[in-house]
Amino acid sequence: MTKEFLCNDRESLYLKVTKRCALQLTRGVEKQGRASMVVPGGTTPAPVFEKLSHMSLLWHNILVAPSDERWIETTHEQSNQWLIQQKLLVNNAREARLMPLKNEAKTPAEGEAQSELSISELPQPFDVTLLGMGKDGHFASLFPGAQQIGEAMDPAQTKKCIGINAQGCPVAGEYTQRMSLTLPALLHSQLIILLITGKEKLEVLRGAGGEKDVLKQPISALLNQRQTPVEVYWAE
Ligand SMILES: O=C(O)[C@H](O)[C@@H](O)[C@H](O)[C@H](O)COP(=O)(O)O
Repeated sequence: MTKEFLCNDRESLYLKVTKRCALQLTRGVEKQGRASMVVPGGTTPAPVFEKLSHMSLLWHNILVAPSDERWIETTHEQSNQWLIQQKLLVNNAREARLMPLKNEAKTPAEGEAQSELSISELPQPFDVTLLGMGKDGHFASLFPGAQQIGEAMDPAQTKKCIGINAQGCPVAGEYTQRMSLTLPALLHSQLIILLITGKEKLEVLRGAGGEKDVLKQPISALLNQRQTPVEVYWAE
C-alpha cells in the first residue's frame, strides 16, 4: 500500500508533506479531540518542521514524539528532541506537547520502560508518522546490522520502544546508542509518510521493494506490508 509522490523541487516537496501532515492532524483532532505525530531526526525534516510550525492547527490538542533518539543530552544539537524543540515546537506549534524518548536512564536498554510510558501518552494509532531513510535502508534507528534489529523488526514484538546498539553500523555515525520505536509500533499509524531526497535514496528505495530480508534492508518491511498506508515523498 505504497504511493509515491515525486516532486519537481525540494520547496514543493516540503510544502506537499507539510500540507499532508497538517491534514492528518486536523482530521485526528476533529475525530477524537486529540492527535498524535511521530517525527524523525536527521538533516531532511527541518524545512517541513519549520513550515508546519507556522500552520494554524489546534496544536494544544496535538502530541508529538520522536521516532527515535540518540542517547545524549537533550540540549545537545545532535539530539532529536533538541531538533524537534528548536524547529517544530515553535511559533503556532509551541502549544503542542512533546512526549520524549530520552530519560535519565544510563543506557537506552535501562530506559525502555520509561520511554514506553512516555509514548503511551500519545493517541494511537498515531495519526501521522513522518520518517526519513538512510542510504543503508534504515528508518528511525532500525539500522541493518544493529544488535537488536531482529527484536525491533519482529512483527510479534509487543514493546513499542527498544534500546538499539548501532555500533558497527556506518550510517549511525557517532551516536550509536539509540532508543527507537519498533516496527510494529511505527506501523500502528493511520499514515506513514516517508520523506527522502536525492537520487541515491530513491535508488535504495526502488531496490528495496524486492528485498525479502528485512534485517538486511529494513525499509523493505515498510514497502512490503499491507497494514498501514505509506506515502513516499521525494525530490532530487
Ligand atoms: O535519528 C535519526 O537520524 C533519524 O531518525 C533517522 O532515521 C533519519 O531519518 C535517517 O538517518 C535519515 O537521515 P537524513 O535525513 O539526515 O538523511
